[in-house]
Amino acid sequence: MSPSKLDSTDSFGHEEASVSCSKPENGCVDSLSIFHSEKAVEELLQQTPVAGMDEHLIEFSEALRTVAKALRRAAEGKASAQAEAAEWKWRYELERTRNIQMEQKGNNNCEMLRHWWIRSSLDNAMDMLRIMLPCLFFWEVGKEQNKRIAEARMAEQFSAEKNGDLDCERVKNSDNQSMLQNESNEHSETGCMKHGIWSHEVLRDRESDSNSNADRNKIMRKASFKLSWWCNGENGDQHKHDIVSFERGNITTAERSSKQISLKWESDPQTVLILTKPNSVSVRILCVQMVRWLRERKKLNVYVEPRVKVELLAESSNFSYVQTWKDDSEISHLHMKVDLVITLGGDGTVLWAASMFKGPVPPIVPFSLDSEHFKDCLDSVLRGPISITLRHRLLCRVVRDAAKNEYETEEPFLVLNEVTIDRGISSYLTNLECYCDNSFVTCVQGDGLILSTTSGSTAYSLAAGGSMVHPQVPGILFTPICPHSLSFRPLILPEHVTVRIMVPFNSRSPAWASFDGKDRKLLAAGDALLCSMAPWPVPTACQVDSTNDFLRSIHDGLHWNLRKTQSFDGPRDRDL
Ligand SMILES: NC(=O)c1ccc[n+]([C@@H]2O[C@H](COP(=O)([O-])OP(=O)(O)OC[C@H]3O[C@@H](n4cnc5c(N)ncnc54)[C@H](O)[C@@H]3O)[C@@H](O)[C@H]2O)c1
Ligand SMILES: Nc1ncnc2c1ncn2[C@@H]1O[C@H](COP(=O)(O)OP(=O)(O)OP(=O)(O)O)[C@@H](O)[C@H]1O
Repeated sequence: MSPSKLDSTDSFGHEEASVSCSKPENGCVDSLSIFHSEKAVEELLQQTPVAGMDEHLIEFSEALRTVAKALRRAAEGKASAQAEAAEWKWRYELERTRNIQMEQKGNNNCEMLRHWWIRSSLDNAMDMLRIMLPCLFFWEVGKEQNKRIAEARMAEQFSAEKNGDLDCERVKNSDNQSMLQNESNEHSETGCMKHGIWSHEVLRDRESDSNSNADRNKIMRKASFKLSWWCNGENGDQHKHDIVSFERGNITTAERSSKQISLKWESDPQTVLILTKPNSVSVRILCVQMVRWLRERKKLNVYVEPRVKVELLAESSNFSYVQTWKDDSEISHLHMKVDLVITLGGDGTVLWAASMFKGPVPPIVPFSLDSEHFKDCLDSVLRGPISITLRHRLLCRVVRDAAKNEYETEEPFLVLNEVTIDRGISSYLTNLECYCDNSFVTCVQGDGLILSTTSGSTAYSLAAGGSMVHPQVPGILFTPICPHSLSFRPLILPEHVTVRIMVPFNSRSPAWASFDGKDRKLLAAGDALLCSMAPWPVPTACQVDSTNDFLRSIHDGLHWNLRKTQSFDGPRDRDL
């Protein structure tokens, strides 16, 4: 019953009049009035027994409503106090971590490397260091130079303003100067970081040094290539940095976000890794044809998974030249040997391929099964240049409640699609506290949350109501799964943030994290998942270019906005 209905019942006058006449104005109760009162009550009871009860019910329900309101306010207060407390706890932890970091300054990089890289072999870490150190050096030098240029420019502007004449030409000249200096910085980064993107080093196969086998004794060289940004449909050989101009307070940018990237081989690719979807006859047939062609016509080294090598040998003993690995630990060296990865299967096979590379990923050429023209296609890929999409991955780390700081994590996961934190087999709502950098975002109460890349935006996130995003838009999608709330819309966060998802201590059940739909990890109360953009994207070869491929995949793969075309006949505007 609505309050307005209760009010209208109240306004019925008859009963009120008969009750009020039983009370004389002076307050004395005589026998006549008692008689009248009794009579009135009798009449009241006989005539409208429910109306009297209604009054009490109304009073009672109003009292209940007041109590309910008070309870709700108390619950809301408690929830916001909990959120505030959680935020303070997080800040406190962050501060504590910073202090520990300050104390252990110098040890952290080693700590990180210990967790991430020196797992498989010292060799691997040395290779990484060899690549990283000069870049860090140039990065620091570049930063310092830019800072000095900016300071000089500010001082110049300040003195010009003070003199009352802002000399635009001079500012422009200093802009040009800084650009020139930036360019010369770039050119000085020989062999390491050209145009802001890594070019592959030519690497020696270390195994061949120790192996006496004649075949393996030869030096395997990785093909080197250069990446450049296409400019207005033309292949501009240089990537121009975005220029932000602050002249006269107007901010203008000459160029925005990433353009179509082109890969040009600087030396011929020599080694190809083929990964195939298991248990598919058509894939197996295509694999046999492709391996033969790559070896016999293109004279390439071919690697396959151990399972596939067994299948190939069952087909013919001629396939003994095909290489594989015995031990999974050898997979961590693959990126140093392989120039190109070919996947035979669907999206899941590309995810599988990406998951094999815990660091840098060689260019991937995905082949669906209807690829009759694989020879033409591979010919043009091997010749180059090819358009590629750099698909960003997320780096996910589980930090246990018992961990001393957030660098003390289990083995991190790299995901190409998404990390999902859900309720697993629990029938309770998941309760997840979400932070973006240091800011509290929200509490997810529902089936869970998806943190997706833009490549993954067309997968699980899409099914949960997230937007589809072009894979070259850098960002992290924050998509709830069945939130029990009317107002929880999905978000897209910028790519530079770290998202922290924590299972609160008062959660009724643990949560489960899964990575590209695999590797489930239990998150108990107090545990957290940290997620940020990984430094190693997955370069995938385009059939046409990033935009064309993206639009075709959502049209053909997902039937996006498929609707019967409206017929020509029928009413028109001019008839109105
Ligand atoms: N409700 C859902 O839509 C749902 C549920 C669970 C997992 N998934 C997705 O499945 C992925 C794992 O794929 P799998 O092949 O190993 O499992 P799978 O064999 O169960 O296939 C899942 C399907 O998702 C498609 N898919 C995967 N990545 C895609 C992408 N980026 N864009 C468009 N479609 C994509 C695949 O083509 C396949 O048809 C997970 O990363 C997750 O995104 C989706
Ligand atoms: N080389 C591999 N080894 C083990 N598992 C693999 C391999 N390649 C693919 N898979 C797994 O096989 C499953 C299916 O792969 P994929 O998505 O390629 O096939 P699909 O579902 O038939 O393709 P589509 O994307 O057209 O639906 C995925 O879960 C994937 O992880």
